[in-house]
Amino acid sequence: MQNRLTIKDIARLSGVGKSTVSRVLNNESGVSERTRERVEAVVNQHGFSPSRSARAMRGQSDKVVAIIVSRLDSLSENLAVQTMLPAFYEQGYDPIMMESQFSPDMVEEHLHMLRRRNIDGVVLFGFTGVTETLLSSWRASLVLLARDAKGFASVCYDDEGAINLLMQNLYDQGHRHISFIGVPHSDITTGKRRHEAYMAFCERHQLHPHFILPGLAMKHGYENVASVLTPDTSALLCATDTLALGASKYLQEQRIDNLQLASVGNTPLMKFLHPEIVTVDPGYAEAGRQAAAQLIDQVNGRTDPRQIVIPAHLA
Ligand SMILES: O=P(O)(O)OC[C@H]1O[C@H](O[C@H]2O[C@H](CO)[C@@H](O)[C@H](O)[C@H]2O)[C@H](O)[C@@H](O)[C@@H]1O
Repeated sequence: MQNRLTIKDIARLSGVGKSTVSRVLNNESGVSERTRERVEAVVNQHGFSPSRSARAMRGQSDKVVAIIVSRLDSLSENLAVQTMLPAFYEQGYDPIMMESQFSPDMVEEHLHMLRRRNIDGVVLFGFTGVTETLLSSWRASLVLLARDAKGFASVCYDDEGAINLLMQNLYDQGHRHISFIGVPHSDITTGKRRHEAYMAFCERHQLHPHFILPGLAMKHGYENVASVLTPDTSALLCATDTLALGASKYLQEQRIDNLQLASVGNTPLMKFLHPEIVTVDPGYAEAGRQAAAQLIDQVNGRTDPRQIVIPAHLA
């Protein structure tokens, strides 16, 4: 019976309209929980696989992957997605984009929906709270980006390496009073690892650390930079380009122009607005290429899950 039914049949069997079925299948809002359950029960009972059948009817590709970003407005994630998309297109995959907003519940919902739609594989930008248990049924067809998890394929950045490169560069320039703006330790990679690398460098070189860990947003850089500046501060290291953009706006407004800024990112926006800032490129573009290649190989049974770490380099 699989795929013989149409959306019209599902609507009739569920006692709802076609547009309601479509909303349920696309995981859209505006459907009551009871109705959603009724439609899903009929879909499951008949093994209905809408997206593949719909695509087949339109004569389109039957190879589909999903990319779940954490934020659609993330500069760094977009750089990875930009190299991922052509790699998927080249191999005949249609990528669909989704957003998690750092919510494990949303990831769970998305994966549930993707499973129902028989998606071939998923690239998931991981974060704190996305556990092996949550992902367990996707082991063979999922690549984590920016985070790793036991038994899963992953492409990660070298957070410690990126901070060491920047600190060493600043130190070699003669800076001995380097402040740091970062992200809370609940964020293991951008937060904890980058901050700990800053602290370890300070300890090795007997520098006095001055830091604050407000968060990822540009306004966090803007609003908090003043609190880490001392009369001696000569350089400011930001854990991300976005934080550095916020900090530099504040510094410009205050006409403070004797600080050397440094940040992790090397995003085109930063390079355009502030070519004078020292940046490290964590390898976002390369991560996107590697994640797509890994997923394609994996879903075609050509490789087991691999854990890849992209080396950082001074830009
Ligand atoms: O300001 P952005 O351009 O968005 O860059 C900030 C950092 O974003 C990424 O880290 C964050 O998202 C990861 C998922 O992609 C998540 O694992 C991590 O915990 C978040 O901090 C990126 O990985 C970092 O390199 C960027 O600095």
